[in-house]
Formats: sequence, structure tokens, C-alpha cells
Amino acid sequence: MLLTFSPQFIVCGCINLLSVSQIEVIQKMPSTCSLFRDEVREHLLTVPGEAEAEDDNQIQKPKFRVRELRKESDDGAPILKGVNMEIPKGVIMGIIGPSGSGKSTLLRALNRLWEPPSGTVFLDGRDITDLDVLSLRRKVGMLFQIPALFEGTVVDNIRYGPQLRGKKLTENEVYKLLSLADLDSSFLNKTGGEISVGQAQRVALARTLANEPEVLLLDEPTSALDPISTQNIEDVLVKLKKKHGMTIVMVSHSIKQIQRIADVVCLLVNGEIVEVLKPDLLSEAKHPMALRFLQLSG
Ligand SMILES: Nc1ncnc2c1ncn2[C@@H]1O[C@H](COP(=O)(O)OP(=O)(O)OP(=O)(O)O)[C@@H](O)[C@H]1O
Repeated sequence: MLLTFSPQFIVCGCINLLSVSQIEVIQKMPSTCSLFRDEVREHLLTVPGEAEAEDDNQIQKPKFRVRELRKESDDGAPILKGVNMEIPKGVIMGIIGPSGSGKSTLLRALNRLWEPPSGTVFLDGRDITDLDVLSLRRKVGMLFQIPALFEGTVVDNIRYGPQLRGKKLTENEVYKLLSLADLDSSFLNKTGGEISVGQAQRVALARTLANEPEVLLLDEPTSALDPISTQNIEDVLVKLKKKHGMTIVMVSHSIKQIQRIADVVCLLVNGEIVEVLKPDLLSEAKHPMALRFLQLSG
């Protein structure tokens, strides 16, 4: 059952707040990340100033850095073949690729649902294997394909995470979280059996947001939902990014969805990132497997 929580309200900067050293950080990103680097630069240039800029040094640093992340199955078959990537703060990154290419494994490494080797995944510059795993999962929350609500009401679900830390959310705080997930107060006392899957997914999102995560990991969060529920979730994700500077990493099989909401997309094929592109440039992917995947899913 889903028990991970994590959010955050990341603050984004404007170009006039960038120092020379920060610009150098972007320029020093590996050459394999050139499109990604451009994306970061563009993001920094265009993010609306709804949030306050935080510490100068924080602005340019990626939220996540992944270095040579490898995984093999028990019988030695490679699942991830030395993945390198950087996820900037306050962007929506889409991860797409054929079935079995390692997308979920990569996503799960980011909050240690799969334990990555030490020295491979860094959150705000810190090796995540050095962090307390529960604190990590509060900071880096996850939403799955099928929402699994706990027993009890919607309020009980939303209060669950903070309660583990000895904090009882007021009804008003619960209501605000529901609103953030685009649900109204009529849902407060409903149980999982009384709401649709799409509504349950939004409750699961509100429950995750109750822990004030800095990052949201989403594993095909709308694949079980109808188009209207899908749009509701997409709208909420875009709002979380724009208004709260949330960093969002989303695995999706829907290229159209990625094009609707992602700022940057990673194409994972056979355990390797073969392209990092802006979503509107997906048709320019060069890797043959990537092209085939894109043609078939188009
Ligand atoms: N714990 C494990 N032990 C052995 N093999 C595993 C394990 N976890 C994943 N795999 C294998 O690793 C490969 C990648 O799995 P993963 O679920 O990450 O792929 P995916 O790209 O998310 O696939 P899908 O799009 O179908 O969900 C698959 O071949 C899967 O069978």
C-alpha cells in the first residue's frame, strides 16, 4: 500500500538573481545534457516570479543528480545501464520509453523504493542513501497508477502523514489541501468506496501534499483515469509547478500528455537515457529505438 509522502515548495529564480558562478554551473553540465542545459537556462529565464528566490547558491543546483546508476536483475540481466541525469528544480520532467525499459525502476530509485547504490543519486547535492529514508520520502513523494486509500474517510487519509509526525491538521488545513488537489469540501467525510478512481487519485495527491514534499514522483498517475479526470490531475500538476515551484518527475506512456505538461522529456530505452528533449522536439529524436517507439505511440 502507498505510504510514501513527500513534497516541497521550491523557489524559483529570475535571471537578474543569477550570479556568474550559477551560470557557470549550467554551462558545466555534461555535454550529453546540452538540451537539458538549455532547458534549465530557459526555465530560469522564464519562470514567473510568483515565488521568492531562495538562497542564491540553490537556484542553479539540480534538485536531483543521478550518476552512473546501474541495476541488474537477479540473473544478471541489465535493467539500468549507468544512467546519468539531472533534474532541475521546479520543472516537470517526463520519462517515457518502451515497456520494460526501466522507467519505474529509475523513478523508484529517487525515493529509495528501490535502494540505489550509494554515490549514485543525490538530492540537493546529498547522497540519498545517507538520508533518513522516511524524511526522504516525505520530501520526495510518490503517486502510483492506482490510488490506494487507507481505511477511513478522506480527512483521515489526508491527516495520516502529518499525524505520524505528531501534527494534527485542522479541518481548514485539510480543506486547503483538498482544494489544491481540485476537490471541494463535500469530499471530506467520504470513504474510498464512495468516490471514483479519478477522485481517489486526487485524494491520494492531497495526502501526499500534506507532507509538504519538495518533489513529486508520478508513475503513470492517469493511466487508469478517464479523460476529464486526467485533465484535472494534469491541471493540478501544472499549478503545483507554477505556483509552488514543485519539481515533478512523471513516467507516462502518453506522449500527448508529456507534450501537454512537461518542460523536458527523457527517453529511456533498454535501461539507457537515449534522448533528453523538449517535448515539442520529440519528433527530432535520433535514436532508432526512440524513433520507433515514438512512431508506434504517436
Ligand atoms: N526486482 C526486480 N527483479 C528482477 N527484474 C526486475 C525487477 N524490477 C524490474 N525488473 C525488470 O526490469 C525491467 C524494467 O522494469 P521497469 O518496471 O522499471 O520498466 P518500465 O519501463 O517501467 O516498464 P513498464 O512501462 O512496462 O511499466 C523489466 O524487464 C522488469 O521485468
